[in-house]
Amino acid sequence: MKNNRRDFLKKSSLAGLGIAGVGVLNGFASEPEKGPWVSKSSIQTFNMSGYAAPKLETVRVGFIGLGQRGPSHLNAISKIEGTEIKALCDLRPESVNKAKKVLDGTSHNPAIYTGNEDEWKKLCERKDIDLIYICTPWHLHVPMAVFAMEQGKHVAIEVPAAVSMQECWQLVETSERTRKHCMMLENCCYDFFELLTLNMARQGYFGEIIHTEGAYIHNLIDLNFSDKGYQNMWRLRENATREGSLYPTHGLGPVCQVLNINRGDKMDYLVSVSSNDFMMAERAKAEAAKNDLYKEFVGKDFKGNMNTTTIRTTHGKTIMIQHDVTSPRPYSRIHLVSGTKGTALKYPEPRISNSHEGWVKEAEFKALEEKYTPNIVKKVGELAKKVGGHGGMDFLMNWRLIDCLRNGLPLDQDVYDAASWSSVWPLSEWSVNNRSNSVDVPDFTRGSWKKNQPHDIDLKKGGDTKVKI
Ligand SMILES: NC(=O)c1ccc[n+]([C@@H]2O[C@H](COP(=O)([O-])OP(=O)(O)OC[C@H]3O[C@@H](n4cnc5c(N)ncnc54)[C@H](O)[C@@H]3O)[C@@H](O)[C@H]2O)c1
Repeated sequence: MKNNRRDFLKKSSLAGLGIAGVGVLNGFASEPEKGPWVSKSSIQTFNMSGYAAPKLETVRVGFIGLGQRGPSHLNAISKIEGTEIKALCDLRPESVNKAKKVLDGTSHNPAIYTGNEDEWKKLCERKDIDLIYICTPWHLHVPMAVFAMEQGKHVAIEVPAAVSMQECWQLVETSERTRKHCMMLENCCYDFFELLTLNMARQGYFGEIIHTEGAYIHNLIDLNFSDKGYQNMWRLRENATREGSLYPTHGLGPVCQVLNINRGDKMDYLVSVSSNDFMMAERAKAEAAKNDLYKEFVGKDFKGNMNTTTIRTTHGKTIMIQHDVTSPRPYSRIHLVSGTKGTALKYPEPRISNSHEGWVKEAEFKALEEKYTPNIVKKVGELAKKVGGHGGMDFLMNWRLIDCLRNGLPLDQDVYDAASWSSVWPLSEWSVNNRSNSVDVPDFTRGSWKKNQPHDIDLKKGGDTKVKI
């Protein structure tokens, strides 16, 4: 069986992994048994999990990409004490100038970089910046993050961090070599029910976790087809050309934390299946009939509307992740945690159960909330709700990032999380393109997952960073 699989992997196209032709050429050794996308080095040079960079009394921050997403992080950081916003960059002058206005009346007076597509490099080269937020289209995340880390900056990258297996490894290898933090901004890990269920899982409420589910089911078809939404319609272009679970990390991040992925367990292999596209190609034709701008999308081989990916972990747990950004369905990230003693399910509304008889009633739910709310929420939850940003989770994440840097603490999400969670996109793409055959998820930690420790949600250290609102 193993030999068949090895032959199969040798014969199969690797184009979907974004590493066509780079197997040996770019130093990514071809080891068919593990998959040809292992790192050139099977030994970790430096472990970034649990790594604490030197404390920064004041965190000096730069931002690249100030479209729909960047300004929300900018607003959050401007309210956290012990930060200085030094520079803002966006290709489009109107975006960067509008974002700067958010800072009127604050102590922050950042320099502006705009007008051409390489200006961001000047921001990265500044000597007075510690941390760079990268909130640009997906294909720019890794080039920008790698360059920034090479310039000695910590990076916080929007989701997904990388678009190919090669890029995932680039992040890992650069972060280890430069010893700069590379955090993916997976904000859903900081949503209130996700944090509650993470704490319950850690305290054993669910018993042994057997199975989890997550998703990104969000009807973005109008936004994707709007010429006023994503800059130059970059996201529609991704949907028109790429297959698989294009945006896996909102559903995956929280359940990976519940399962201690990269910290006691790891993803072993996955299989993935996609439906056909029944909506986007039609919509492209209809839009092109009214507006020439959409002509480039006519005749494109739009990929499936619904993707379902199933992952098995090394310790025999399963994860199901779905992606659908076109169907007229209510928003859902599912967030199911199913164990030997209990279950939690977030959508359509948060529920908990500890028997087959049904979900616990409101009073018991409240009592569980009271008992299991982690300290990070007790401390900053109410403030986070006031500042806002997806109901407060964005602020919790940004506050925690700054607090860790100011106190010289390891970050909650490290480069191995960024790489492994993002890798589910190119790996699922490969599986879909190969009749749902299984594909190994590489061990980005190269063995250190066995001893890496879960991150701290109880603020055992730190927690003293103040907020001004
Ligand atoms: N975590 C979340 O909840 C969440 C929500 C929305 C978006 N996102 C992520 O945020 C990122 C940005 O998404 P968005 O919705 O803001 O997209 P957007 O198109 O609105 O913004 C991207 C910005 O990047 C700028 N840009 C493009 N090329 C550039 C270059 N060379 N130099 C400098 N700036 C450049 C564009 O001008 C634009 O303003 C994506 O990765 C997306 O997945 C995450």
